[in-house]
Amino acid sequence: MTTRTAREAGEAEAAGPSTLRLVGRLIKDHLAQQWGLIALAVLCMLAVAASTSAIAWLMKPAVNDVFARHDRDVLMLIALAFPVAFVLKGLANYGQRTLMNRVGLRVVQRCREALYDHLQGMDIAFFAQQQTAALVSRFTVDLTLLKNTITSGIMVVGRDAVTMVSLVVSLFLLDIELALIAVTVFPAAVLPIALLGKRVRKAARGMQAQSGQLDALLLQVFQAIRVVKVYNAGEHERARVAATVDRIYRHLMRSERIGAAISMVVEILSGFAFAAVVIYGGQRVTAGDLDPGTFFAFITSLFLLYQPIKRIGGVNVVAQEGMAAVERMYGVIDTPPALREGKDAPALVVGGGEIVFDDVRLTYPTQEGPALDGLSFRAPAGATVALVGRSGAGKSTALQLVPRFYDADGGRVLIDGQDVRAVTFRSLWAAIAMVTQEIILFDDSVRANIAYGRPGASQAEIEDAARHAAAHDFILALPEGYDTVIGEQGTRLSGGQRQRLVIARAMLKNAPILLLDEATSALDTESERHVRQAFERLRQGRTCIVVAHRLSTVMNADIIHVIDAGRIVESGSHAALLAEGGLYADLCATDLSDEPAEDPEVVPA
Ligand SMILES: Nc1ncnc2c1ncn2[C@@H]1O[C@H](COP(=O)(O)OP(=O)(O)OP(=O)(O)O)[C@@H](O)[C@H]1O
Repeated sequence: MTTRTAREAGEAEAAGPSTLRLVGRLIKDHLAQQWGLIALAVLCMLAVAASTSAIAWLMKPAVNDVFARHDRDVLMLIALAFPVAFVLKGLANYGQRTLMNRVGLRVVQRCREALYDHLQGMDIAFFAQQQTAALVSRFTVDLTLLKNTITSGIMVVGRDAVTMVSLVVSLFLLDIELALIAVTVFPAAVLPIALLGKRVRKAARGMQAQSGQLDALLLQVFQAIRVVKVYNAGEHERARVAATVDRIYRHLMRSERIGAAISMVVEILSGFAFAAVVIYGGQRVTAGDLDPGTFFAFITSLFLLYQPIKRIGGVNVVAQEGMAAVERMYGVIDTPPALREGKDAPALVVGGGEIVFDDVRLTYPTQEGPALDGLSFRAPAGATVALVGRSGAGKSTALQLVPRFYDADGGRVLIDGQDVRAVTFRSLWAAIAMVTQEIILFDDSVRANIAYGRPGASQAEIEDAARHAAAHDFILALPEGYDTVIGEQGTRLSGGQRQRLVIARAMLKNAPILLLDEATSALDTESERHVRQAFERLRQGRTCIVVAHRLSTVMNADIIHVIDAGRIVESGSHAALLAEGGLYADLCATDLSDEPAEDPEVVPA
């Protein structure tokens, strides 16, 4: 955990691609399609800018004509013009805000979909290296930040930048000398804003990486809560969570401090600009060089200018956070899946479903030695082949090569003569039903869990599959029968019931090839009998490779292969292998329970 955290933090610190490149890519991928909405929003922004400048301009006749010359007609006109300007500003603000929100939310929606599509297509090796919760946080924490950037960031920058330009133009139109004084002070504020931006991005990257860590940690602790409690590891886990929470706090605080610093810089500089304008402008008014109306209109413009500049400075923080999120999103999207379907790959054509392993070799990147080292065997159509061997011998790895969860480094896996690497994933997976060692169920109804095997299956078909899996009776006894929701990973069911549901799902799929990684979890005799019968029925009429841990399973196999260190060391029927007195005989002494026979703890008396 510590090394991982350090690595992730290191990744977070690493400098990413430039903001311009990221923005350009985001625009091309997700913003360009919405140019209509954006154009409308820009129109509204222009209206906000125009009405804001108009409000400042109204100060001129208000002072010169109403206060100095007591002109009642102008007073009435101004009295009318002010509400008109404010109503226009209010409406335009409403328009640009809703439009930009729509754009922002759509972009986030599109990003989430693109990220999901990409992740779903990634291979098993990728998921084996990632923390699930950290991946989930890309969708939640990261993309929420992106939404903030687009909805508030672009909106503020768009509206305020246009307003700022229009007010600066007003300043120059009102009085060039005063305008020059005012605008020489403000550009000085841009420099610290730009410099601090980089640090905000770095803090945001760190915060997002740590949020992913926190999600991963919490998920792990809550899932393992029984172990945490009984091992009295509460304090230990609390310390780990607290350390991550503290790192997030530090990153967030850094961003906040920078945001506050930017605001402070703008504030101080504005003070200097105001002072300079008041001193110089005031002198000109008293000397009769400048009329008071222009002076007041100028000061009002400057006041109105101060807010947008401050907001633009502050928005840099939000923008940098969003950019860090986009950077992390593209980091995932740009990682291509290691296993890909060939271009124009044909669909697998299944006849009997014969499976051949031909000199298959595989070394996991993280392991020293090979997991499979020249594995060759044949599972004839409709036959059951059992793979047995010690723990870590490579049995599960062999099974994973059939649905192409991994690709062999050498050799081939063939189904009815077709290399699994040459056909489409869809057709390959359609031909295979798999029951894994780890029972995977969804927090949904019993019916939905079984129907996963064949979407659109009728109630009669679902019940039929359940009957064959010896599950129908216990399902009917559940509080709401087939509608009972079974909890995360089926926690509201017993181990045997969970297994039978998984078998029913595979039964409903009715695929010609069955891959069975027999669960080692101990079931009581009655439960095991039910599960065994269900497995037997499931095997009928299919080519089956079963990783067997129990003698009762291998007895029914057509042939048994004993695997050791990634290769077959013995093959034959149960009786023949037993008579050989080799590894199989050793394994049988412990009912194929995977432990080396010499282990004194498991050798039967
Ligand atoms: N995803 C993985 N990444 C790296 N190494 C792996 C991975 N999966 C398995 N291994 C390694 O490959 C070897 C074979 O593992 P495999 O799971 O195939 O054994 P097995 O015979 O099925 O064992 P068991 O009966 O205990 O499940 C082991 O040394 C294991 O540590």
